[in-house]
Amino acid sequence: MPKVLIADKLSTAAVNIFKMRGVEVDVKTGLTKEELLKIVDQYDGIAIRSATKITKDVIAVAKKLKVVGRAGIGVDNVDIPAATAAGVIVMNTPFGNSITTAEHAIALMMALARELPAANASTHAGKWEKNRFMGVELYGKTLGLIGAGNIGSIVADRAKGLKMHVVAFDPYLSAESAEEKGIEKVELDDLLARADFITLHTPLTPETKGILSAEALAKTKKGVRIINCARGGLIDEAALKAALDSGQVAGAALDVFAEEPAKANPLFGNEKVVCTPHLGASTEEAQENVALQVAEQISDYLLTGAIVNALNMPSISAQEAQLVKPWISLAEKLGAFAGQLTETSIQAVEILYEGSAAKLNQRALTQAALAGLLKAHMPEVNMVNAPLVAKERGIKVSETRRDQQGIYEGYIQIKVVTPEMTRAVAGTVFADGHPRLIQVKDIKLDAEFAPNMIYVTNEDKPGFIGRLGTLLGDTKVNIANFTLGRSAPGDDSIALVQVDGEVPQAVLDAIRKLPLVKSAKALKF
Ligand SMILES: NC(=O)c1ccc[n+]([C@@H]2O[C@H](COP(=O)([O-])OP(=O)(O)OC[C@H]3O[C@@H](n4cnc5c(N)ncnc54)[C@H](O)[C@@H]3O)[C@@H](O)[C@H]2O)c1
Ligand SMILES: O=C(O)[C@H](O)COP(=O)(O)O
Repeated sequence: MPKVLIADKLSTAAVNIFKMRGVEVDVKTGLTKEELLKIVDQYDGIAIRSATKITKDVIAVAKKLKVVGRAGIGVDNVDIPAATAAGVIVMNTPFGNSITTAEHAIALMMALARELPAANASTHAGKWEKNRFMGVELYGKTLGLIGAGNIGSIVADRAKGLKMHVVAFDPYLSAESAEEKGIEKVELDDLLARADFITLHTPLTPETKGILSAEALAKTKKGVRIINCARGGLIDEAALKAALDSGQVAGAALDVFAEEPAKANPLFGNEKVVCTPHLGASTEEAQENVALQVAEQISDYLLTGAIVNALNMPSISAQEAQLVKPWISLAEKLGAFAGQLTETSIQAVEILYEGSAAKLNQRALTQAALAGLLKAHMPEVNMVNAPLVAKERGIKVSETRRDQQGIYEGYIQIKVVTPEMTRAVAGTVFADGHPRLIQVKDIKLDAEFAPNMIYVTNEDKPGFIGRLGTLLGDTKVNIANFTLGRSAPGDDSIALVQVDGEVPQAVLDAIRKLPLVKSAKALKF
């Protein structure tokens, strides 16, 4: 039974889902890094929010870990490259808290416009300072969105309901989509110059870090009000403090901070600043949504192989996972076969998907094929990081789909191009769900994959099979299966021998010395 750790405060809905699905679950929130490092190796999955940091060193000791599920959107607390390198899938729940967060942004905008927190505190203090608080209307004002994705778009929709004019800076927002949403797409400088309110809704990336810098703040309309419900690092906090002090910025409402938990911050204590402790996603509805989703997603992956909302793997539905599983195994084994026969650098990999194989999730199959291929010489490669490793090594990967042409309902062929040669191997999945090797170079054969095999190329002349069988018998290597193939009588031929147990080097050397043998290699699957 897979075991999952819930490391941040999640709705109890998550525990119930895990239990119902047959996943063992521990809830241990508020762990220090040292505490997490001590226990993380027990778990196949971890469910988190924004508090727990899944760093490189956590991943390094989490030997069983297969999936990190973020009950929420931002994954900047997860080292995705490290997870990818370790074959750990990172998932989030990209829509579960968007409405809630957009509503928080609108709430902060209103609080800022009418100084609600200060007025509330003053009233509670019995001061009745009716003349102290003079707000501004939202009606007719320009709202500048930096980032118009899921949350930004909902904010825009609500702001239009308040009769605001919405402009957005988002390089990835198409003109058509902007028009559909009733948003005016603008450049950043234009937005800074025109917006009465600016609200941030981008992820924190190297491009967006400090997008509201001192320089950007200097370009804003005097008296602008700023709302940040996205990520702390988007605003240069020291520059914002200076802009508030100079009156360039009339107010800021912040739910997120450069350092969290924010116990001390240069903006704290400033009455023009409204703060909430990263509450954007904190409603009963959103927390129920994200907890349910993340628990379902983690359970699905651990129990069925289905992948939803992963940031480092293509999606595969549960139904698809069932169908694609034996083909993934085939693709990986074909890759492993070709990889073990390849002793030089690889220039290109061409993968052909024919018939029923062409209708399956091609990205997953290609990732499996690449993983098998590269793992032969780089054991750290896995299905998740294989495309990246191939890219880093300059291996050109191409895929072709073709309708059924041959005798097999479906098959996969992997061609590996090296500076010396091009080697093609192909296989299929039989009705019993077992992958079969059906072609090596141009030679047709029919062989199952086994944990230990000997691959021999030889001249097709009488006497070879007997000598090989005798040698293996004499050296106590038990033959489980023996498959032969040749391009034409008397031509090049190959023998694939399934054996029980590892093949000793001395036996391989002896095979290589047999008459008619051109090469011999031990293969492992
Ligand atoms: N405060 C909270 O509790 C809370 C809750 C949920 C989400 N968030 C955060 O809100 C942010 C937005 O979430 P979302 O679901 O809308 O994400 P999203 O991916 O749907 O949208 C992000 C948008 O930012 C745009 N973008 C990317 N780089 C940009 C750049 N350099 N300049 C301008 N725009 C750029 C993208 O094109 C995209 O449209 C994330 O950082 C997320 O972590 C915070
Ligand atoms: O990215 C998110 O989903 C938000 O920042 C919410 O974070 P939380 O789950 O820690 O409240």
